[in-house]
Amino acid sequence: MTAQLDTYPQAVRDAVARTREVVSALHAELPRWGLVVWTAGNVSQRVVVDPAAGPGEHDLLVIKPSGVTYDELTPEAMVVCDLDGELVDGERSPSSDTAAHAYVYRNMPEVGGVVHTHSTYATAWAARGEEVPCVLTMMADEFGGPIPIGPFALIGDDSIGRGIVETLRGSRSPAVLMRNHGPFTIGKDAKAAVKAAVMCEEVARTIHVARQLGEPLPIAQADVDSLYDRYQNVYGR
Ligand SMILES: O=C(CO)[C@@H](O)[C@@H](O)COP(=O)(O)O
Repeated sequence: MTAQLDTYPQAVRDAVARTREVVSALHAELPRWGLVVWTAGNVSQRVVVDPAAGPGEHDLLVIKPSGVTYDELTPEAMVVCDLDGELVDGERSPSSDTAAHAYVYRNMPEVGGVVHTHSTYATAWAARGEEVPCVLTMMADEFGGPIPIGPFALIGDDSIGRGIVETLRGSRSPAVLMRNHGPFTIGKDAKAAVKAAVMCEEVARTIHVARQLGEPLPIAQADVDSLYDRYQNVYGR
């Protein structure tokens, strides 16, 4: 039996309200950065039930309602689910990718935000099943190496989520290109995952253009490591 939101402590309900505001606002970034057409993308954020205890199996997630265009999204329209993807609060059905988002949260406690788009260049790399090589300093900064390819998986059960986790566990990348489908990104929160989606599309496009002019040059692994360490630990501090 899925507990309804009004059975949760007030502190959780307050955290859900804040998360609805964040997730609703971040959905506007998807069309803003040219990452989606129509409704073909979604953002979620983990709602930690007990911040003092950190992420847990009783956490909730907030995600967009399925099939709703971005100009119609409001905080109130956001849907709340448990980490099994079961509806806890919401007038509409949750995103069709909720199972994938929930699987990531269950299996990667360090992840606080998940994004899925069908952005053109990243999805073109996914269609070909080829990882995006780390040939730009911006890639070393944000991805710490190539953007990996995840397995082909049908929507509707844990298959996509399992493919995301199995691929990203072995990579520094916050983005994975699910073969024949498109990018999924993760982050410490939804904003970080949206940034990863924006940067994933940017480097996929740039490297595609570079490939039209010739073979891009590799970056030595030691330099990739140095760039990644600086960007992740120094940049913007
Ligand atoms: O990729 C797919 C469907 O194949 C979904 O991500 C996309 O249509 C968005 O669906 P939702 O509107 O989030 O349910």
